[in-house]
Amino acid sequence: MRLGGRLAAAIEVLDDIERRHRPAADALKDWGLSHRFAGAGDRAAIGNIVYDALRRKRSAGWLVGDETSRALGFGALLLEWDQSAEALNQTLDGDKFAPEPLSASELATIANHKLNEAPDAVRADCPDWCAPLLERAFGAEWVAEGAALAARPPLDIRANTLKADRDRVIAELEGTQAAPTALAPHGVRIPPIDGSGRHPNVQAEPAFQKGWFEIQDEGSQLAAELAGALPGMQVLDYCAGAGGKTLALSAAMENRGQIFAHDSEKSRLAPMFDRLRRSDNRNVQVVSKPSELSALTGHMDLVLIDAPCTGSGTWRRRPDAKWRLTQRQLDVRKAEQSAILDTASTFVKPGGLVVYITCSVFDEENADQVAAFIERNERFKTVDHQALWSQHFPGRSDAVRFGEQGLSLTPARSGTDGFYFAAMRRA
Ligand SMILES: C[S@@+](CC[C@H](N)C(=O)[O-])C[C@H]1O[C@@H](n2cnc3c(N)ncnc32)[C@H](O)[C@@H]1O
Repeated sequence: MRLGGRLAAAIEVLDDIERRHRPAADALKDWGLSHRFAGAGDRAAIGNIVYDALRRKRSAGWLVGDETSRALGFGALLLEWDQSAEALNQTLDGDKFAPEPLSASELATIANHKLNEAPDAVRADCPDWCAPLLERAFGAEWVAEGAALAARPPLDIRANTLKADRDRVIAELEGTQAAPTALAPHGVRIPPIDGSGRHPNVQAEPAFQKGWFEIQDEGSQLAAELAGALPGMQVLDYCAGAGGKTLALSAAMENRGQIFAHDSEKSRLAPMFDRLRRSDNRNVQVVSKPSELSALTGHMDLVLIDAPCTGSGTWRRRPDAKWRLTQRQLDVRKAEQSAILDTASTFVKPGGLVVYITCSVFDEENADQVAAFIERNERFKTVDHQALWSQHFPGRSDAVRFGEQGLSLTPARSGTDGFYFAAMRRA
C-alpha cells in the first residue's frame, strides 16, 4: 500500500473508534482481520497514523480546522511525519486509494494556523476538563508536560538480573538501537520510532523466551528500585496485576525472602505464572483470596501499592484512554485508592514501609491521597524523598520533581512515563 491507502485506512479506523467507542488496539486488529492483503509494514504505518492522531487529537484538529477523522489523520501526518501540506497533496496525487487531497480552504487554514499560537489545552493536547488538573500538578510547565505526554514513547526493557545483565541483553538486541536507560540501573531503551517504522518484536527474541528481560517502562523500573526491596524481606505486592513490579522486586531480592502477590481481580494475576517461570523468580507466592492475606497482618517489611488509577501518566502509550477519561472515573479511582491505602497498610509491621505508586500525574490521585492517608493514620510518616532519590541516583535531581509527600516522574522531566511514588514508614 502507498501512503494514500494507509492514510485512508487510518481514517476508517479512527472513524470506527469514534463511532463505536472502541479501544484503538481492538479497532486496528479488526481492520487487519478484514483486510488480510495488508502486510506487516502497512499495518505498522496505519497503526502509527492512528496513534499519532489520538495522541495529538487537539493539535491535529486545530491545525486542519476540523475534528473529523479525516482532519485528524491529515493533521497527524503533518505534525508527526515531517510532511508539508503541499508535499502531502503531491504524494497523494494519482493514488486511487487515497482520500481526497487537502482542499484549497484546508490548505489556507493550515497555512494560517501556527501551533505556538494555539490555545494552551490544544498545545497540551488534553481534554479541556483535564487542563486545570495538569496546571495544578505542573504549574507554569503544564503545557510542556501535556505535550510530552502526547509524544511517541520509547520501548523500555528491564534486564532480569536473575538470568542475565544489561550488557548481555543489549548485545542480544544488536541492530535495534538498544542502549542503557539514563537512570534505571538494569534498563535498556529502544528510542521512539520515526514515521512509518515500528519497534522490533522483542518478545520473539530467544533472549526473551529465556527470561533474560521483561518489557517495562523505565519509570516503572525506577519506582520498583526506589521501593528498596532487599534479599530476605517479607513483601506484599497488594495490587500486583500481571506482575511487572513483582518481578522487578523479586530480582532485587535475589530470590531470597518472600513476596506475596495479590490482586482483587484473579484474572489479572493469570499471566504472572508464565512470567515467573520464564524469569526464574522463585520467591513469589500468588495470593488471590483476600482471606489468605489475614495471616500477614502487621508482618510485612514492605507493602507495595501500585494503585488502580486513571493512567494519565501513560497517555503516550494509551492515547485513546485520554479522551475516554471522565471526572466520574477519576472520582471512582480516588475512592478506590484511599480504601486500598487503608486496607493494605494494615499488613505493614512496625518500622516497615508502605509504598504508594500510581501511573497518574494528577495530584488528586497522588499527593492528596498520601496527605489524607497520613492524616487518617498518624502512625505513618513519609520518608525523606530527596535523600532516598539521591541515595539511588546521586546528582540526578534534575530528572525528578519533589512534592511535599513524594516524588514524580514525567516524560518531559524524566524521559519516562508519568509515575508518582511515595514511601511512608510505620512508627
Ligand atoms: C496499576 S495496576 C497494577 C500493575 C502491576 N502492579 C504491574 O506492575 O504490572 C492496578 C491493579 O490494582 C488492582 N486492584 C484494583 N482494586 C484493587 C483492590 N481493592 N485490591 C487489590 N487490587 C486492586 C487492579 O485489578 C489492577 O490489576
